Amino acid sequence: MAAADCALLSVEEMYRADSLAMQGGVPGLTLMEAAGTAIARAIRKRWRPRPVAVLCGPGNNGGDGFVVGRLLAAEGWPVRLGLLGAPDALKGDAGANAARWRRPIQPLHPDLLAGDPLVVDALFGAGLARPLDGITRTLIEAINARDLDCIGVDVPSGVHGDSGEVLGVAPRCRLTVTFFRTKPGHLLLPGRALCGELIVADIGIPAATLERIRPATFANAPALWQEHLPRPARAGNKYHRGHAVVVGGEEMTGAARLAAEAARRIGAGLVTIAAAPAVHAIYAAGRPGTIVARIADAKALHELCSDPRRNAILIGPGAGVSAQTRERVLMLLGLAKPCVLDADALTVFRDDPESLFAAIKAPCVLTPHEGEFARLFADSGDKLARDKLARARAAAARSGAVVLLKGADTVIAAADGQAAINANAPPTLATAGSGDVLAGMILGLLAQEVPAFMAAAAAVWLHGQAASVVGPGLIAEDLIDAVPQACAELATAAHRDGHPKPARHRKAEP
Ligand SMILES: NC(=O)C1=CN([C@@H]2O[C@H](COP(=O)(O)OP(=O)(O)OC[C@H]3O[C@@H](n4cnc5c(N)ncnc54)[C@H](O)[C@@H]3O)[C@@H](O)[C@H]2O)[C@@H](O)CC1
Ligand SMILES: Nc1ncnc2c1ncn2[C@@H]1O[C@H](COP(=O)(O)OP(=O)(O)O)[C@@H](O)[C@H]1O
Ligand SMILES: [K+]
Repeated sequence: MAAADCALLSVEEMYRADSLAMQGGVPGLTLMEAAGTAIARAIRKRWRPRPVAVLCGPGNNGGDGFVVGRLLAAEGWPVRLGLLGAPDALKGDAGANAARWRRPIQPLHPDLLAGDPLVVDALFGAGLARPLDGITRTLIEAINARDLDCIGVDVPSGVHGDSGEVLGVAPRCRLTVTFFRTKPGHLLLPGRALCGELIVADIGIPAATLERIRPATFANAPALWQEHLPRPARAGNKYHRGHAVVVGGEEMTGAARLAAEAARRIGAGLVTIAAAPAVHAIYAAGRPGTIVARIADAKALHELCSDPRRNAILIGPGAGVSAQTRERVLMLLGLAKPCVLDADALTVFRDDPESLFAAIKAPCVLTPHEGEFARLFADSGDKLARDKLARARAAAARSGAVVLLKGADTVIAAADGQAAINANAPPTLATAGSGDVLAGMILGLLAQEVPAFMAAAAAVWLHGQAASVVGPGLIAEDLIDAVPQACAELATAAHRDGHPKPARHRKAEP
């Protein structure tokens, strides 16, 4: 699997892919036939013949619906078909497929759902332009209220392909069949939850069209970052694997300990917690493999982190919302080393985020949850309010950092426009300290010289994988212990997919 296989296409990019394929000689009618065929096949594989209601919209999504109806009816399935608008208003390929449908075309009406049929939702796909209302809304509300088996054509109608947001209303589908490549709206919430099972059907659009489109959005999968992951050199020593520093807080000492241990588990050669004298004993009583340095003041912290062997820094978990944290963040950013800023290190800039952004010169990963994001990027614009991908991208461009906007659909965005959407995180991750573990995992990868965007994306995926390894009952500490198995599964997956991890060695330390 290559990165192009996990590319996600925006609605606009998908239209480009369609038109490039057509310019390349694949007729639109052939694409539509392939789309309808893939949907009919997916339905036949999952359901026995039963009454079907195909709900068609006025565009090509509706055209796909006519193909599905024709193919299922030809095999003896009882198919009722309803259309929004007049049949003679259908244009192009949709019009051609309506003409091939020899049975009655009914106007959209709740009676189409009588007897609880299987529903094919071919109302709107990529062309969705405004919130659903009127009869389409009524029908979709009935599908949801009666929990009918519904199949989304391309997307559940009402879900925006770019953002996953629901315009008005959208059906809860059992299955969604999309074409050529996944769209961001299939992975972002609430869209993802409405898709049910997602199938990506090959409809004959050549993969080479992606070379022209150059998509910058990806599903967060190993193919995206695997080649950037480190592998311990056979004759390497611990300094070859980086030396990470976690700035320890004085109140919430658990956070830095979780982060430090996670950084070690993911392969950092050494990890030091910088601890104030008052709390040194607490840190020193933690796991013995973590180094604890006594740091009396800012000058001592500066000295510790200036050491060229110490090559990646995390500040924020348990740091405290204080002037001291703010000053330390700015001082550490001044060292121009790869940094992770989490939690309090973000909140302390709520009154003056520009001063933070101005200080970011080296690779830096900001890891806000929605609350912290709102504090730093409050003015990223109302129009982006519900579009998580666009918000994370705008924040990355504005700050110059990699922005990792957390949640069940974490988005990782880089200042150059690259972005990844993560979908492997189970909800058991919503537990205190799991964010600290994630910050430590990113830190550990930065210390091993993984580029910031790749480090953030890989850590998010491995964090989700580790949570799945643990299963129910997860607490943050368990995640750390599950990192080795998550990494081992990654290596197995790589081998299976024919991409053994290439060795990538850090240059030797002094
Ligand atoms: N272009 C192609 O080559 C292919 C397109 N395919 C299908 O074509 C779809 C895109 O087709 P279209 O671009 O025609 O778009 P749609 O079929 O999604 O919808 C466009 C039509 O719906 C109207 N509309 C949008 N929002 C509305 C609302 N809320 N209420 C009422 N009317 C509304 C628009 O004015 C327009 O008439 C894809 O989702 C996919 O299902 C597939 O057949 C594969 C090939
Ligand atoms: N419902 C959810 N499903 C999947 N992952 C989640 C969910 N809620 C939170 N997470 C993940 O759990 C972590 C929580 O981090 P954070 O909010 O910083 O909490 P804490 O500071 O307590 O560690 C993040 O990685 C986030 O993406
Ligand atoms: K649809």
